[in-house]
Amino acid sequence: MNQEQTTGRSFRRPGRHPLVDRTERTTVGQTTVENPKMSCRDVAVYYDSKKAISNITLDIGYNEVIAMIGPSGCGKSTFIRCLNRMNDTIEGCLVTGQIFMDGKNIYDNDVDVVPLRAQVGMVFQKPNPFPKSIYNNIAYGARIHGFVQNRDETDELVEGALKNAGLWSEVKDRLEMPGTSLSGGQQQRLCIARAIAVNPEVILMDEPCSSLDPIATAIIEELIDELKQNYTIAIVTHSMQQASRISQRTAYFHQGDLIEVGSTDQIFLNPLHQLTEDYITGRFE
Ligand SMILES: Nc1ncnc2c1ncn2[C@@H]1O[C@H](COP(=O)(O)OP(=O)(O)OP(=O)(O)O)[C@@H](O)[C@H]1O
Repeated sequence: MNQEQTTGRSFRRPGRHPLVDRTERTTVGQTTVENPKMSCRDVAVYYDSKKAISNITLDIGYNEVIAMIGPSGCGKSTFIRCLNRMNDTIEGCLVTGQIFMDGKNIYDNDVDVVPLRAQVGMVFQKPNPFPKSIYNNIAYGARIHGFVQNRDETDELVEGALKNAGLWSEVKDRLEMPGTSLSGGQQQRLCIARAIAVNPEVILMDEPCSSLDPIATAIIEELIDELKQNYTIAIVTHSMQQASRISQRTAYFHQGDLIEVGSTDQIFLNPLHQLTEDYITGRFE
């Protein structure tokens, strides 16, 4: 008797697990990790009365790159904006559930969002340097957060952040030029340097390469690979190739639900849920 006859379920291919039904929206895969940097429990977000994401339970491990993928409008950006309370800035937006960082709920009343947003930095889809010099793009936040007291300390911090973002050699002779005078890819690395300068532990990236050409994209991807040694990174991407190149874990979202989480290899080679398989095989975008 073969496996199909014993279980009464149909298998797609010999040796493959049966896929979870399309209609089942409970998250499948490994949502928890042994030593989480951040832990989300039953997170839901409403824009006025409209629920955008629901029941998201997911751990993000120390020094991992986790990719958020899924069709347009499925809630990827909404979810990562919960991780540093950026949604608080949107009128009518309500976040429910719990999000812990190192065991502390970042939605507790006693949490100050200003240092939180330095600890959990964010890089956006379009590079958005301040209308300031390259130097002051980096120095500004560090001064506000009190990380530097004098010019020597500031010089050192600016150089360190630009080196960590792989930009120093390209800009060291023009630090007083406007940040906006750089190319798109350089501007995005400047924004990454700006996030690094305020000593983050987690960096959120919302489609950071979507406005960049393939060469600038490859440079940012290499940078992300280096940054994961020191930071935890959650990245939203529309590119499955990018997710598979840079992330260790992948979370697949669909219509506001977290459908599946797993190692990136498993998600792309052996998904458990029918909806994940439909997406990665291009059945819908
Ligand atoms: N500021 C907002 N006000 C009202 N609704 C919003 C707002 N931001 C997002 N939404 C809605 O929430 C849902 C999820 O949107 P979100 O931008 O998080 O999805 P996404 O997966 O990141 O999409 P995309 O890949 O297109 O960027 C969508 O229905 C969207 O219209």
